[in-house]
Amino acid sequence: MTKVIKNGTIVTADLTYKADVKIDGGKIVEIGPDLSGDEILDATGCYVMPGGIDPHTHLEMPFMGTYSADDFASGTRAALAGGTTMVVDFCLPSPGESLLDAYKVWDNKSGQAACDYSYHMAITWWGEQVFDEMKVVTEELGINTFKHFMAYKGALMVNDDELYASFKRCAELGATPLVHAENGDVVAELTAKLLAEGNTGPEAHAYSRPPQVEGEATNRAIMIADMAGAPLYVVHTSCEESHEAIRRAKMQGKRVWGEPLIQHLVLDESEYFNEDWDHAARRVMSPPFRNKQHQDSLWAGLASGTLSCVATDHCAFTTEQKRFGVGDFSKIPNGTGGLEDRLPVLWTKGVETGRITANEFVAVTSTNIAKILNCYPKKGAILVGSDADILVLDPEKTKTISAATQASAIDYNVFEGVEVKGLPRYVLTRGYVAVDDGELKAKEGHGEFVARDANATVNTALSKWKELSAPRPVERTGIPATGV
Ligand SMILES: NC(=O)NCCC(=O)O
Ligand SMILES: [Zn+2]
Ligand SMILES: [Zn+2]
Repeated sequence: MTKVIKNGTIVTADLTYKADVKIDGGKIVEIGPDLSGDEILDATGCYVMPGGIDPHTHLEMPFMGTYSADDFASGTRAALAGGTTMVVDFCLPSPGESLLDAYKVWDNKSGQAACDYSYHMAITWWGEQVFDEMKVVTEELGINTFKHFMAYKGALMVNDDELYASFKRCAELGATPLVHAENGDVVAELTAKLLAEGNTGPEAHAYSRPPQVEGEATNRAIMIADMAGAPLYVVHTSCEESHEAIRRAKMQGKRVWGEPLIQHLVLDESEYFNEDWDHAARRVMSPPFRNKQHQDSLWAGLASGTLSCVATDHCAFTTEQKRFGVGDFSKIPNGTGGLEDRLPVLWTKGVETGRITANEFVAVTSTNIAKILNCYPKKGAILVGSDADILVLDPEKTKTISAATQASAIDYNVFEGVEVKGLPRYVLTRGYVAVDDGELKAKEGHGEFVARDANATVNTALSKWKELSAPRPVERTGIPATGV
């Protein structure tokens, strides 16, 4: 049975034009005027764009003594409700655990997914086993991205020697390293000092992670990646210091991408000074929210192209879980939600205000991500042959964000009360209509794993250049005889 999205305006990362879109067997089969089909979805007054891809989620993640509250069922439901049709989650081996075992754990959980998904693999320790398994992960499991935590000392953090070894392995395999860039040693020192001085509330979480810890770690990771011959993707870029390091690297021709979160673009550090402990603790995440100047830097990065993607780092904990940290901010589970809200909030605060164009919106929420993660144009495109992962966005539709009506499993929403304009009329996941005239009809188990090959064009070009420019002995004639 074919479907046709009629009378809409197609918006891609580089074009805006009027055309209908015909779908068959989960794929886009035709784009053009006056198409007919078995089922018609009327997109009059709407924009027809690639469904959102969230490159950074933590569904049912074991973290800080608990599990994040949204699993693949509720998390992907929330994603679809907001126009996101693919999520990329992190397989997280405990230090010492096999990467392949971690993959199996994630594979068991993701069967509930209502939209398509893929994985990054985290490198939380280093050894011969990890070195060997990275090849299997890349060549047999369809995972071409490896995440490294430079923070969370004593838990997930890896040191510089481990980063360098892993980045070199990524370069050999044609894979891309990702970093959570914060100087975990300094964060640990600041945390201990703050607690000793009686700074125990959620605001001290922000004091313990100033922009310098992020800027330093971002720059360090960039330099290590450059020496290793690998590209680098910096997750949750939250401040000018980190953006500056990325910007500088890009201007030098280094293959580095930065990923601001919708939370950092819109919410600021004043949230942590709220007198209500729960309000502040619910917003504890790493890196923390920053001030207006940092937000302006991130918006400028999206407009200028020095920052590439907008994600959520969706890692949602209930108020009850957040209360593990009463009396000690360092025990508040780090993470916030945003899967359902990323696109409407970015459209409202970005496109409606003129900070970014509709095409840039598509680029940073979908197309750039698909290209960097090497699943374009299967994902991230409105092209014949692409998966029919489509958002039909009604720019006149409004709502006030509220936990009372959200799909996420948690009991609050960090965007509570924000008025958004620009909401899904339809959301299609491989042709299935998961949001139908605004009504959520997500189907648990519909989601499929998206395998992503290594050796994307950037990886191949970079290793070619590194090989050509590698240090070589100078061919000399007339070498003097060794002295006696
Ligand atoms: N970001 C955060 O606070 N929690 C999720 C884990 C991570 O990405 O660091
Ligand atoms: Zn992180
Ligand atoms: Zn994360």
